Formats: sequence, structure tokens, C-alpha cells
Amino acid sequence: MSHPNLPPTPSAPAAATPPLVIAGHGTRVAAGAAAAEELVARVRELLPDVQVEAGFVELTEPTIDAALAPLLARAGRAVVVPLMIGSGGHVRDDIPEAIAAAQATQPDAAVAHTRHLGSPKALLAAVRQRIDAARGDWAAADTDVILVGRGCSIAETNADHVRLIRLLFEAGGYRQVAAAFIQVARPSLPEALAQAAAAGSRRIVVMPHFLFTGRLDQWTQQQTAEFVAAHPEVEVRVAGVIGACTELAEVVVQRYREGVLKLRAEAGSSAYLSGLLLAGRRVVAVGGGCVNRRRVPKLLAAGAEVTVVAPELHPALATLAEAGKIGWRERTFLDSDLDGAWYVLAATDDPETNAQVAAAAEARHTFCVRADRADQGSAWTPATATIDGLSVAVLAGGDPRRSRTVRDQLVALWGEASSEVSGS
Ligand SMILES: C[C@@]1(CC(=O)O)C2=NC(=C\c3[nH]c(c(CCC(=O)O)c3CC(=O)O)Cc3[nH]c(c(CC(=O)O)c3CCC(=O)O)/C=C3\N/C(=C\2)[C@@H](CCC(=O)O)[C@]3(C)CC(=O)O)/[C@H]1CCC(=O)O
Ligand SMILES: NC(=O)c1ccc[n+]([C@@H]2O[C@H](COP(=O)([O-])OP(=O)(O)OC[C@H]3O[C@@H](n4cnc5c(N)ncnc54)[C@H](O)[C@@H]3O)[C@@H](O)[C@H]2O)c1
Repeated sequence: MSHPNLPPTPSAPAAATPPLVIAGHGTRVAAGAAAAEELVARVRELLPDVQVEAGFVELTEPTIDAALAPLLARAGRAVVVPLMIGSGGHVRDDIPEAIAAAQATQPDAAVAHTRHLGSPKALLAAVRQRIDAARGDWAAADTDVILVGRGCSIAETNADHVRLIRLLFEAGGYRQVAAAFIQVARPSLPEALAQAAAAGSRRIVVMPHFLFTGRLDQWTQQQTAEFVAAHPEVEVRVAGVIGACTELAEVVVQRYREGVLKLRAEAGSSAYLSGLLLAGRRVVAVGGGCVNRRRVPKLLAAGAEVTVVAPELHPALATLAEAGKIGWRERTFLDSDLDGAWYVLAATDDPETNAQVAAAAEARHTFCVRADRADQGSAWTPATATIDGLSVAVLAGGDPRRSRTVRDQLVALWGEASSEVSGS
């Protein structure tokens, strides 16, 4: 089922492949800039149908807004993935500001700014490979690891780094794993090295937990060299940075896919979902057949005062009429039936009558569902369920089988979740 006023299906090419901006930090170090380019090339290989560009917060051209603006002009939307391990000021402030600057040039364009990279399993595996490559012939159980992060003024970001210490310790079988920060936060790398040596460590791998080589990596090497010169009794090896590896490219692609979903979710629907409180309000259902037979009991459950207009009624509706639970006008529809109505269902088997009902409702500024023509009404009926006071309503842009299926899946999920909670 498809209608001209409905949003495009997700399989339309424009929806499937919004362009991607990989938002990196930028560096003064040529090898670091080259690694960023290599990473972009790897992501392009993984996403052959997507235009992939890089933009940088500082030090490397182009800026994020300069990379993003032409993509928004062309495609009207884009995904921005921060090429950053932690969520510091760049992710929280600089990238949103750059996005806002690009959007100022294309006010109607949609941008999905995804999560930062974090430390998913794939990246952690790459970190372990770097540590183990540096460790070489040393047994893991004899090796201490110091994981060097950038350091940030935001405590949560530093805490994320410390969390990795535990994960690496559990996964790697090392003697000890400790955290250090190259800037802002403590312990500094010299402090962490001194502490490890004082605690008896004789073999230490220093892991610069940075994406690419750059100043932070250079400082890590310098500070380690100074420590080694002063402590000949301790052997220290410095591991390589994460680098433009497949694992990193795959995490970027994963973030991109999350961004595409976000764009689709934000694109919205031509229906604005709302919960109608109909208690004590008059609702007119025109037609006494199968469709209204399904819908009228739900309207009654919501407390609506329902009047059905139809020459004949489905037996279930007739029972309700006999019991005085609904009003019944035993005839064909008249426009005046809608006087005083808050909500209207046009569900006869005669399209002309349904059109007349919809027009009369429109003239009264009353919302009206047209059961035979999704595109001609002013409201749609979702597939619904209410369990323990939680209601779900699913619309599928006029595809009721899809909304019913998803509703049923949500109910099943809800059942599983509640049985987990109750332990039954
Ligand atoms: C979800 C549900 C809610 C409910 O009704 O409570 C609902 N339809 C349901 C069932 C159902 N609908 C149809 C069949 C028979 C055929 C089949 O099996 O496919 C069955 C099955 C049956 O009757 O058993 C056919 C049909 N439906 C519409 C058209 C006209 C058109 O598309 O233009 C035609 C073709 C008519 C023709 O051929 O002339 C239109 C609409 N139906 C909607 C809702 C709205 C879209 C909501 C959304 O975005 O999903 C919308 C646009 C307007 C509206 O009516 O509100 C409910 C499942 C609830 C549940 O299971 O609890
Ligand atoms: N939206 C949906 O979920 C859905 C599902 C199935 C069918 N449909 C569509 O909705 C229409 C109605 O479906 P149904 O299964 O309820 O039909 P049905 O044949 O069971 O019932 C039609 C009803 O309309 C009444 N009617 C006919 N002319 C009328 C008039 N001028 N004034 C008042 N009442 C009048 C009849 O007396 C009967 O009660 C179908 O023709 C079909 O196009 C919609």
C-alpha cells in the first residue's frame, strides 16, 4: 500500500545512503594526518554506496562544517561520526557547533550526530593486539600494562578510561593494568610508571590509547624514555597506537549505521501521534460492519459516547445497541449526524458515503478516519495494546498488517520483560 502523501519507503536510494562525515581531531604530525586519510579510505571500502568525507576540529583541513555543508546541499542529510575514543569537549561542544554552522547554510537539512567510538569489543581487541605485539617474548603474567589516555576535565570521560583498565586486566591475563593520563587528569604517565616500579614491576608495556600518532603519542614516548633513563632496573616497551586498522573502520561503520537509523527515526511520519482522551465525548461511527465492530469496543473502553449510523448492524454491535451501550441511528448517513462529534469513523462499504462523511467532518474541524482510503482521512487508527497501564500504538504509514505484526512483537517482548522482572 502506498500513497503520494506518505513518506518514502526506507528502501528508496536517498534514504538508504545518507553521506558520512568522519569528524576527527586533526594533528600537526604528518603521519597522523596520513593515518586519518587511510582510515577514511578503509571506511569507503566498507561503504561503497556512501559518500564518505573527513572533517577536523582543528589543525587539519577541512573543518567539519566545510566538509558537511556541501553534503547537506546535495543530499539534504548526513551522518556525523566523531572519530574520538572518549566523549570530551570536542564531542560535546565543538562537533555540535560545527554541525550547527553547516546547518545554518541548509536549514532544512537533517544531521544525525552519533555517539563517540567508546570502547566496543572490536577496539578493545585492537588495543590488546598492540599491547601483545609490544610485549613480544614477555609472558603476559609477568607484564604490567599502563594504558595512557588523553585526560579530560570531565570526570565521566576519565572514568570511562579507568573502566577499560578492568576490562583489559580481565581479558589479557597481565600482572597489573593501570591508568595514566597524558594531559589534564592524574596520574600522569611518569607518576604511573613510578608507582608501578615502586610496586615491583620490572616489565611494563606502555599503551598509548590514541587513534593515530600525533603529539600525544610523541609525549608518551618521550616521557617513557626519560623514565627508562632514570630507572635502568625497569624494562619498558611502548606499544603502537590503535591506527587505521580494520577494527576501527568497522566501529565507524557501526556508528554510521546507528546514525542512519536515527535519521530515519527523526524523519517522522505524516501522522502526529497523540493519545485522545475521549471519556464522555461523542464519537460517531458511520457504518455498522466489521471495521466498526472492531473499533467501537475500544472507543467504549476509553469512555467515549458512541453513536453508530447504519441501516444494519453487525450482530455484535446490535447487542451493544440493545444493551444501551451505544446509540444507533438506523438509517443512512446525514451530515447533521456529526453535530457535536469530537471524532468520526467513516467505515461504510460505500466510498461515496465515506467521502461525504470525511467532507462533513472536515467542515466541522473534526478528525475523521476513512477506513477505505488512508490518504483521504484526517486520522489513522493504530494497532494498539495496553498492558499494566502501558499503551503502545503502532502506525506503519498505512500498512495495517505491518503495524499489527509489530504491535504483536512488542506485546511478546513486553511479556518476556515482565516475566524476567517477576522472575517467573
Ligand atoms: C491497524 C488497524 C487498526 C484497527 O483497525 O483497529 C488498521 N487496520 C487494521 C486491519 C485491517 N485493515 C485492512 C484489513 C483487511 C485487509 C488485510 O488483511 O490487509 C485489515 C484486517 C482486518 O480487517 O482483519 C484493510 C485496509 N485498511 C485500510 C485500508 C484503506 C487504505 O489503506 O487506503 C484498507 C483496504 C480496504 C479496502 O480494500 O478497501 C486503512 C487503514 N487501516 C488502518 C488501521 C489505518 C492505517 C494504520 C497503519 O498505519 O497501520 C488506515 C490507513 C486508516 C484506518 O482505517 O484507521 C487494524 C489491525 C489492528 C489489529 O489487528 O489490532
Ligand atoms: N481500515 C480497515 O481496517 C479496513 C478493513 C477492512 C475493510 N476496510 C474498508 O472499509 C469498508 C468497510 O468495511 P467493513 O468490513 O466494515 O464493511 P461491511 O460490509 O462489513 O459493513 C459496511 C457497513 O456500512 C453500512 N452502510 C452502507 N452504506 C451506508 C450509508 N450510506 N450510511 C451508513 N451506513 C452505511 C452497511 O449497512 C454496513 O453496516 C470496506 O468497504 C473496505 O473498503 C477497511
